[in-house]
Amino acid sequence: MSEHILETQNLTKEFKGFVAVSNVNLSVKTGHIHALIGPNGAGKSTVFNLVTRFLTATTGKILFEGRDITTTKPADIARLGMVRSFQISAVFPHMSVRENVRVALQRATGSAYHFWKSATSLNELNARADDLLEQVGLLSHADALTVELPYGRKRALELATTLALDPRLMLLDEPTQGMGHEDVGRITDLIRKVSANRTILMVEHNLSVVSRLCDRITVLQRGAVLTEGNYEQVSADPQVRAAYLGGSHAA
Ligand SMILES: Nc1ncnc2c1ncn2[C@@H]1O[C@H](COP(=O)(O)OP(=O)(O)OP(=O)(O)O)[C@@H](O)[C@H]1O
Repeated sequence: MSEHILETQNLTKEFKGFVAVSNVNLSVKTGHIHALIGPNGAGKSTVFNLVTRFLTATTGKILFEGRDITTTKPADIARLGMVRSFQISAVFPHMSVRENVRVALQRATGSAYHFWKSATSLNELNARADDLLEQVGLLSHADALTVELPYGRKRALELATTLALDPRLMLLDEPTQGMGHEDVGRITDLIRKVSANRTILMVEHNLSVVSRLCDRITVLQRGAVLTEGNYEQVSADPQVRAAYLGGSHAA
């Protein structure tokens, strides 16, 4: 097993001459929950889009478990074990909660539809779906229509559909965005729970969530790494305080 599941080397992205991400060297340690933070416009989303290959780097390299994925297609990256949740893994509103997880599981196996037609495999699929729903606390909502779920529960379902792909590295894009206090607490606990035996890289504005969950934090500012460390270290760093006070975001 690689010590670092994900590494970027001098990752740079320019948009028509504007450098949004500049020479970012990121090392995400296997088994860690790692956060990318920084004021608005710091380049967090761009880094996320680069490593999941929704954007192509202008220069630099991306390594997943030591393997160069700089030019690998997003779907192939998911197949390798790096899966992005939330903003991408949309759920189908008019399917039941269980059906959504089943679809994700079917997608994960990549099997033809016919494979699932046998009674044994269908039962197995249902059992696995229910197991995932149990993990995210949604088993009692399995038959509900997804559109009827409250917001926080929908996000929990998205987490279940991501877990269906059994990623070794899970990327969470602002998992608590738009949530009330109670849901933030619930999803934070959930992330901790599902982080067992996997690595998580998350962009998160809520610093109390970051402080509760993350082993390591990379702070970005104006497209570059400002500093890195654990929560205590980065929160005590005067440069970080200045970046947040100077930025438009007061997270
Ligand atoms: N497609 C694009 N074309 C041009 N500029 C872009 C593009 N995407 C991002 N940028 C610019 O790159 C910089 C970094 O943006 P990015 O969205 O990565 O920051 P962020 O840290 O995720 O910000 P936020 O916290 O507001 O989501 C910003 O100045 C943004 O305007």
